[in-house]
Amino acid sequence: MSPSDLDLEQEHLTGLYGRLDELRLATKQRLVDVAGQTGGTAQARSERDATFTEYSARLSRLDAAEQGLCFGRLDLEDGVRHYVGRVGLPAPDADADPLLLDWRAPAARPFYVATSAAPEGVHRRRHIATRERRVTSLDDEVLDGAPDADREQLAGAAALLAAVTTGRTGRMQDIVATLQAEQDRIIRSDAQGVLVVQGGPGTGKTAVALHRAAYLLYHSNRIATRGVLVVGPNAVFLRYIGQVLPGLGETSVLLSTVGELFPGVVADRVDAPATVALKGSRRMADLVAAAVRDRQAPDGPAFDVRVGDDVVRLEPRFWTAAADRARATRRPHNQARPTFVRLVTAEVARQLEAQAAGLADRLEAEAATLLGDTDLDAAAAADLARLGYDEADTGDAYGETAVDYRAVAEADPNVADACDRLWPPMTPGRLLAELFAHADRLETAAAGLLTPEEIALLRREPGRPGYPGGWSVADVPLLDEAAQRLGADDRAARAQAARARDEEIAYAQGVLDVAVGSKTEDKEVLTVGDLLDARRLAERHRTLDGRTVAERAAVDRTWTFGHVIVDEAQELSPMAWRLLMRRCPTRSMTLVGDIAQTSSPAGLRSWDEALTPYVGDRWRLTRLSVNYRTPAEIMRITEPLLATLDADAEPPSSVRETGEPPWHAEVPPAALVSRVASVARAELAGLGDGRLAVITPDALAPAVAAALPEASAGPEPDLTERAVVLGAAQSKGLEFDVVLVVDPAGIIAAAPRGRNDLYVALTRATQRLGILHPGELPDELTRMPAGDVPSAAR
Ligand SMILES: Nc1ncnc2c1ncn2[C@@H]1O[C@H](COP(=O)(O)OP(=O)(O)OP(=O)(O)O)[C@@H](O)[C@H]1O
Repeated sequence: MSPSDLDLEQEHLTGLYGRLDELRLATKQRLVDVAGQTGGTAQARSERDATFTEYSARLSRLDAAEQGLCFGRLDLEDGVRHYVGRVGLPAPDADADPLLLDWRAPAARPFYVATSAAPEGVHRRRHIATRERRVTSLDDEVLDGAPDADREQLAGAAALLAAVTTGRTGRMQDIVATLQAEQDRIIRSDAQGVLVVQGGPGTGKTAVALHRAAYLLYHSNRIATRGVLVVGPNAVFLRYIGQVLPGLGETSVLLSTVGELFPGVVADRVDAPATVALKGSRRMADLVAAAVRDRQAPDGPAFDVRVGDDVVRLEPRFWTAAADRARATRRPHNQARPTFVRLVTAEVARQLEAQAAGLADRLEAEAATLLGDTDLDAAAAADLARLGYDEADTGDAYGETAVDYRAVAEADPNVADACDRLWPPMTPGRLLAELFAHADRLETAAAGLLTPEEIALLRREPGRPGYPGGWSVADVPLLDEAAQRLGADDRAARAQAARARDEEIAYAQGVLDVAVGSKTEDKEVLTVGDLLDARRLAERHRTLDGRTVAERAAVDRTWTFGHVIVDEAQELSPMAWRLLMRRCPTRSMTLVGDIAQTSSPAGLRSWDEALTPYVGDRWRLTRLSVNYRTPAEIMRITEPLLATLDADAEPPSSVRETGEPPWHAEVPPAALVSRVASVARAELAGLGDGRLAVITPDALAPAVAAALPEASAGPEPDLTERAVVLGAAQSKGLEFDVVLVVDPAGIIAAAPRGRNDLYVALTRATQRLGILHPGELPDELTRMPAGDVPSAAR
């Protein structure tokens, strides 16, 4: 590449940054203008709010484009030239071609998919590497129609290899500059329906899923309005991928684990694997339904309710019938409850009235006996006439003062107690906590569904520390199921929202009073009080609260998303799928994963298993076949292990060799931990800027962490530290320059799907892998040569 080429590109890039700065400034100015506008019709206000949100999003996108603004150039055969970058930059002249194409625009597509064999009208593709606002290197490919066997599928091979070999940082980077054709096809595929992306380790599933989110948000208003939910396996993983979408300028994405999808619940309790598997099974939906049903008008003897001086009797046949009527509304438990309560209060009122009428009849009969056969009404009229009243003046005093028995019944605390006993208002937490804590409740609800051993797995003792606040990740889909069955008992939330609204209005009224009070005599000066009333001012405060779609969705269990992406989708249980399907009624979903890496005891063995109940066979499967992370030398030693996990699995082909085969060393058990620490230190000394992970069986991790205090460890290690110690399942989805796997046989033995965990652990390295084992290697690794064992391991 001649220096003049670099200079020319630098000049062009400087021009693009100049345009970026102009657009940022103009967008900021528009934001300030919109925020300053007040008054107008309701429609004008709502348009203004929409404009405010739109300009805020635009500004975020422009800000995010600062790093790596432009990374590519396409020279087309017809002489047209396009630059491709993170955002589109329109020319100042609206009729002119854009100065920079957004990577998601259709015209940018050939940058990713054109090959020598199928150039798609492209003569030359140029990758432009930049740092800050400087061009650092250029890499050209001339697509001349001549197939070039080996590297045929790789677009921009040099830029790609540079990207995959640079040191890791503990944070995933976007790959927008070097996306490959098979990845691009997935990213741009139709948003409708369920798309499953199956791919081995390192094939870019996570990267592709995140870029797809950005692509869909760019192209679909519907999706942008409802937001995208990205579900990942744990908080550490979400932090690892957390920068990718903001880096692409997208803020309408909620990243969450399944355990975080029930607002207000912190899932920090740990269940045993067998309990996780059971709680994930589809039968739990029936258990929750039965548990709700059991709380509605349960069997029991008739009982008396004291109402003032009276006593009424409630019979089981009455409340059973009332419950049937309430259930016939087909509403969830809490919403059917008012029907039940109305029937009970009506029955109480009926009995009270009957008792009172019985008393009145008795009194009347006694009076009649006293007065002989006199007509009481006629006698009363005669008495009134004697006192000078016209009969027309006299109302029906008895009717006006008649007791409203319904109101009496409704207001009586004992009647309310009886209703609570027969059809209690329920929260999901209370339902499940009481279900798991009471053997008799659990046994009744589980009859015909669970074995006694399974029931024992669910039992919790009441009063244990953390109970009933302690929920596990596996409990979250159950809570969600319960919430669905119970219906929101949102009276408290609504009352609180109403109070908050009143407070806002009172505050706004205060603002107005101050403004109006200080009004000058000058008729030309309008104060805020002239333009807004308190309610509108309060509403204005609310709509401009600046929350993104993701922030609003995060606190609302009933939010439905425009698109749902699930990473490591193989880990989700059938109950978790039910929860996610509720969040996505349109079934516009992208699921990425690898069945061979399933480690959860409740996880999937096939995609059909998860999807058939919701979409039948109407889902698309696509595969990724190239491993961008793990060097070929490492992938080769994992092949026998993969064959035991899935005999039909095709291992992905690695995009590169490092010339450095993995090594392994047997270490006396007593020396294992100290030897691991020595090897880790030796590796760190030669690692430069990169990252190292020590991956061990879960039980060994604390001892290794104690011997290597410079490493970050524990349930939520900081991946930006130079070294981390992880349990095998924790390493899912992550990657490091150097990985030391400790005691592979121990990893296999430690979990029901321990072989899958070992496969994950062995495929995390981008450069070097070493294995330290206290005994024999597991069978699947025995054919592995010892390799170049570092002296610290001997
Ligand atoms: N086209 C690409 N250009 C540059 N880097 C890429 C490309 N595709 C993937 N990578 C890199 O390869 C690595 C693996 O990608 P990613 O984590 O998305 O794979 P994965 O399929 O989710 O892996 P696993 O299932 O093992 O967790 C990442 O560092 C990613 O940035």
